[in-house]
Amino acid sequence: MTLAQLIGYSVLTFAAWKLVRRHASRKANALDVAGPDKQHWWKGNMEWMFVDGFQRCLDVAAEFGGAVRIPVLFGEEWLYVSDPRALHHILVKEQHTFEENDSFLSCNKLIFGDGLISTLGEQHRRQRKMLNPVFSTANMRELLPVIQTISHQLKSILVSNLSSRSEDDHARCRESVEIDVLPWLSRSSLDCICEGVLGYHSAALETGNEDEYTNALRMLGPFIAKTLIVRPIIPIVMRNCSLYWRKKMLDWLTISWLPTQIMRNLRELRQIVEIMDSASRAIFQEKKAALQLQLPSPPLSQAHDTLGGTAGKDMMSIMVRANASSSEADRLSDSELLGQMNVMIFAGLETTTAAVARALYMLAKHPHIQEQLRIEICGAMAAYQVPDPDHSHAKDESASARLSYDVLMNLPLLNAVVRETLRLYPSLPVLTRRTTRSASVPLHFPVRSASGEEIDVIHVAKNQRLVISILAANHNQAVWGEDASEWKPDRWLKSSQGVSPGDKDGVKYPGIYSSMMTFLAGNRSCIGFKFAEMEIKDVLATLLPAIHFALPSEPDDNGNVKEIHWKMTGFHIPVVKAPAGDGETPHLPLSMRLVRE
Ligand code: HEM
Repeated sequence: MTLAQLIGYSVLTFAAWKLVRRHASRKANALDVAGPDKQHWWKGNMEWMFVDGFQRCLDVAAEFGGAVRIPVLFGEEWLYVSDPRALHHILVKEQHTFEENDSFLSCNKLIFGDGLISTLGEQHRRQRKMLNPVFSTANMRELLPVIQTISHQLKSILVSNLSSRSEDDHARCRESVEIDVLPWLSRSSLDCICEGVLGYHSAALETGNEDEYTNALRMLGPFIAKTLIVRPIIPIVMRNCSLYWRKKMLDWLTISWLPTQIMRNLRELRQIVEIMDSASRAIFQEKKAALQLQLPSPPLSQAHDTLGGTAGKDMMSIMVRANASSSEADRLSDSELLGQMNVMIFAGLETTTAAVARALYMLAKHPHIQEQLRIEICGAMAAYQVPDPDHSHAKDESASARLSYDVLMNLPLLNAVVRETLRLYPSLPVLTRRTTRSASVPLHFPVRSASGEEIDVIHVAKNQRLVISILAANHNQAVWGEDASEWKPDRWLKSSQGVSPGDKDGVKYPGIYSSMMTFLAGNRSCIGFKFAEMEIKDVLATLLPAIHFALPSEPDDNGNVKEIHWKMTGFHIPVVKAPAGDGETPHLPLSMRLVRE
């Protein structure tokens, strides 16, 4: 036998042995809980549920309950969870037993460095301790004027788009114009997060364009999604190869003459990460230098000074200052602070864009509620409008029409519309976790075992994958009522009459935001939820008094009316259905006209 044959046989024997072991371990650790039949012999139900599977994700939970066995790739099974007690156990009580996956953490570390979404255990706890106060209500109050300036710019752009197409004022009020709002909402979110979180004046709305850095930030999410296929090998490489070999492998993988699409995507992602990294470093150095010079925080009115767009009131500046004055034991390293910058942008950009887009779409679909909301906002503007003495944030004629933080955050119908939209259409519908040891998951609502018995606890082996279904939890009829899947903002208005939505005889979800799971629960819940809520509310409060939104109704040149479909591909993305659209490209065409005085 030649050496080559010997190596070949050894490799085959090893692979066969691994397969047999894997099969035996899967059998021994099979999930004893009911679930849907397998849809494909090797893909299982992966595509069936998680590629544009909004309705399936709900149907499966409605049919099998709050814990369901889902067959996925190559015979693996995942536990799909939406039961309230199970989610409390997984996310709050036993969080260290149910952690983020290796591949998620390793990829995040490569892309973002040592930010919150790349760390575990004590390091993650230390980072949260430092960062939680940065997102306090007091800091949000300080930031609102920055967000308001951006919302006003967005409004001015949309209004001028409407005006430029009509001859006179009278016609302007009558005529509806169809505009794809998605690119504008995306730029507005980008500006909000760059200015509010980084103190970086991105000016994506102002210029209608993006510089290299902001373009990289916007493209990051889509390119991460396009390269998900290489994710499973990253932890193996990170564990087994030195930094030198990791770099070498990356150089080989992204070599310019490799022609496949996945290689092109990897090359693009590498470039995006390099641009993001060097720009973030420059911004970070500026903030540190400002701190060392002990520059006082000038008033917000002096925007866009040396400290960046928010005059040192941005989250990063606050973070750098808080870190410098904290004890040695709590202090974060420069690489940890830098990691947070990139993470915030990634975590806050597409999530908030999707939420604002969905809220506008729902209001377009429900003109009656849109009108009631407009009346509420205009009434508050008339009663509580805060003067903007120096008009420093003014970029349009109505820049002084601003509400204070407390008024904006407490408008009942605005609150109800935002909550109901975030509940029904969570920007991140499903997340995954993995067990670090064998464990039990208790249930509030019993389910059926694989053999049909009623069970209220499920045993899971070490390394079991779980899917946290935020979507199914937020639609659970046993908790939210029979109309759980209907968009009814007024369910939130009843809370003033002692009815708490999402609390059925004391059974509720552990979510940090009105007991819905949209921003998750526990130590890894969304740190930026107050920022997101403020931004969504401010955009709506600024646009609605000026612009009326409706669904497209005019046929195009081929006689087709645009019908919008929300595709669930990790995020919810609006696309235009065929034949009027391609069903793929993100678009949100809405018919708009100026509000009649
Ligand atoms: C509607 C908007 C948003 C939604 C629905 C949302 C939702 C979520 C969810 C579900 C998680 C948990 C992810 C996981 O465990 O894998 C999360 C984490 C996170 N979010 Fe948000 N988010 C939003 C906006 C924002 C904004 C505006 C920021 C920053 C300014 C932000 C920063 C973060 C960070 C840093 C984490 C990681 C927290 C940790 O691991 O400790 N998010 N978000």
